[in-house]
Amino acid sequence: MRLGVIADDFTGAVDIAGFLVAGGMRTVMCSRAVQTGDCDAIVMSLKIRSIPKEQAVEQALAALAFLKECGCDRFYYKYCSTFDSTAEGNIGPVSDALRQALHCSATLICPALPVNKRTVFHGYLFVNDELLSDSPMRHHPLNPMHDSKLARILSSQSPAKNGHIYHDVIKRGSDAVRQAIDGLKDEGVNNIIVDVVDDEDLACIAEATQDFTLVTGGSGLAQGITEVWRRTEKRGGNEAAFVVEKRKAVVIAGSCSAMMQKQVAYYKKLAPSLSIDEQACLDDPEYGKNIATWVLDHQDQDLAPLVYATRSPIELEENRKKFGDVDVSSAIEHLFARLTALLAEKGVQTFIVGGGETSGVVATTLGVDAYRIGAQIDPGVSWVRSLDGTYQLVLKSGNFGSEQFLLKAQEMYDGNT
Ligand SMILES: Nc1ncnc2c1ncn2[C@@H]1O[C@H](COP(=O)(O)OP(=O)(O)OP(=O)(O)O)[C@@H](O)[C@H]1O
Ligand SMILES: O=C(O)[C@@H](O)C(=O)CO
Repeated sequence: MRLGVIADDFTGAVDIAGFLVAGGMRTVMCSRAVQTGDCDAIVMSLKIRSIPKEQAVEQALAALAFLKECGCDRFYYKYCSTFDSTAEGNIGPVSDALRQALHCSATLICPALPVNKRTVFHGYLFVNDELLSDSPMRHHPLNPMHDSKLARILSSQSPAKNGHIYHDVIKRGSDAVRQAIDGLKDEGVNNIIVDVVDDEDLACIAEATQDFTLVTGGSGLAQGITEVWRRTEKRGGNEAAFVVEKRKAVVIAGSCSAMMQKQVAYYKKLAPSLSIDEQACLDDPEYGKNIATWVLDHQDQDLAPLVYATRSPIELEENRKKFGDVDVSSAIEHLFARLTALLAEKGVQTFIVGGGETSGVVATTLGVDAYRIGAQIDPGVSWVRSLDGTYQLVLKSGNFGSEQFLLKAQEMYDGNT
């Protein structure tokens, strides 16, 4: 088997690539068609989570064509473990398009990632001990999640037929799951939504769906898939592909997620930090340059300087009132793109980034389009390095990692674990 993954954002791509590597698969991650060489899995990192659905479908199909050319024969559409999407969102349409292109009547819908406390029960998605729609995800600036029932979210996005396999069946093992899948396929179900409360459930589901050409989900299922793969291919583990070096560095926090807020608050006590000014992002053409100068002036410290746009829900609400319809999020993304370009010009080679969209902006600006996967910092976040070795990056999903994450990442320089 050669696995081809289509990830809907950069941090999601890093997330799943880290689990594939930890599971023993030699994995290359890329954001355009490149020579991947010999490997067991290719992760194509796109930026299609929050763009118009026609464009998302087109890019996903192009990625599928590339992965097929590379000899992949199983496919995995990776989206967010918190199912980030809106009623006009892309998870349904992209799943449908991939399913149709691969001539599959049905696929799995499996966002769960139990190690990071994303679980599914009776078709409802939970984050920690709360329903998704009660969790801080309800305040997300781009994809506020107001519903937790996966079938309902999918129905608002696509006409595909949804069905469930609940936890009582999963608990009975892979034969029972296989039987349930056959039943749902006979009923014409296209999206099989699976309950998952722990890693054992993922292993059971992966076992039962070995013959699925297409699966979809968060990165959790990758753990199950690699477990089955190691057994069938009789393969062992894998070493991290490189050692992270201490170089000129910056931390860029563009996420307002609950965990990012804690990480920023913790890190601010340890390292120089600068909060960006939204108004200046909108109307000061020199702003990027000024911030770049500040970052370069703070390279003499042990820890990298932090530039952050991270705000609490109350501050975001105040901003909404203050700026009305003006697209502040895009202005911030433009600022981070400019800052990245200026810093790279001045020899900054280590970028530690928080937020999926923000990571996409940084990686695209640096022109990095193929990566090796290094050591895992926390579940779902690994160090990555451009194939040519120039840039060392952390592309962190907003909500991932422990409170000390930004420090912990830098404590791993020179092979320390
Ligand atoms: N102070 C702010 N005001 C308005 N928008 C902001 C502010 N800070 C960040 N944003 C925007 O919010 C969006 C955050 O998206 P991003 O994907 O980077 O983080 P995230 O959604 O928390 O991460 P993930 O998708 O990995 O969970 C970006 O477009 C960013 O520019
Ligand atoms: O699945 C997740 O939660 C993350 O990998 C993600 O998608 C980051 O944007």
